[in-house]
Amino acid sequence: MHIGIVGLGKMGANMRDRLRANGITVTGFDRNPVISDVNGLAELIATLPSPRVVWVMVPAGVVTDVVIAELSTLLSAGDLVIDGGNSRFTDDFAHSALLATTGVHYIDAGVSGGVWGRTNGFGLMVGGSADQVKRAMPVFDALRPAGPRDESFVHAGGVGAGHYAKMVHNGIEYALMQSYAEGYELLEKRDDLITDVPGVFKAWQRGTVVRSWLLELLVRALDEDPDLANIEGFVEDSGEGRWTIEEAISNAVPVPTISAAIFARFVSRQDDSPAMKAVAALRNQFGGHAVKTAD
Ligand SMILES: O=C(CO)[C@H](O)[C@H](O)COP(=O)(O)O
Repeated sequence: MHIGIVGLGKMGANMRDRLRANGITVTGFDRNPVISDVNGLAELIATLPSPRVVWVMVPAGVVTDVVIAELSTLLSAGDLVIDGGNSRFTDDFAHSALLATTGVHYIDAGVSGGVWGRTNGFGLMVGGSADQVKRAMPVFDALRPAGPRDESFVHAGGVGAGHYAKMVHNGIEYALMQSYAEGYELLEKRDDLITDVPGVFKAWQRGTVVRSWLLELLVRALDEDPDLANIEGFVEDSGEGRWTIEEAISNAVPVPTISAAIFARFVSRQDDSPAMKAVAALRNQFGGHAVKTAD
């Protein structure tokens, strides 16, 4: 099988390597000519055998919109586009509808595994029609870890279901990370009592109820920098957590833990919270409680 990949960033380049290592021929296109196999999207499409399969691995939102729009002018009836980026599931409906106008098929694929996926394999959750998912199965099998398919791959439903599942996956990811992080702060706070914080996390890796890959990654981070002295407490987000909460609100599903995790990220970006200034001012107004004044 020979497929095209559009976007050879951290994820796309690793996927190209893993696919090639597992017997799939891959031609990759990236705007960066140093890493691209071809000079443009049109050349990529011309290189692929018909009916073509093109895996899109570019940032969600406008960049994906532009790539899908361009592909819709270059591809023909019977070709297949797989969006493996972290697109919002609602974008899948528009992308599949646009491609369908020229008879091009569409699958959305949530991909998990990060930069480790090249060697460990990627977890996959896909949405689309059964016949197109079957057609792309050699690609999915090459990307996922060895072992039972249903432990690393799911055909979650129709178009949008793959990215919906990935959105929920990332919401869970936010909450798990936040939970380990709060435990880290509690342990670290009592340095009069706990003398080996990295050692506590290390010892939780085998046999405990809270063992996990995220915990192992925290152990790795603490091995590299035991006090996290070289990292600022500032955390970005790329959208999946916000969409999770928006979806929860739309469906009246309570997600207090995931919500707290994303709001903790927002707090991390503030030097001096206007809201907490207001709370301090109010305590001062009604109770005469002291406020800490700006220098
Ligand atoms: O999908 C991922 C992991 O599963 C990506 O690493 C994603 O960027 C994580 O989300 P955020 O950037 O919002 O923390």
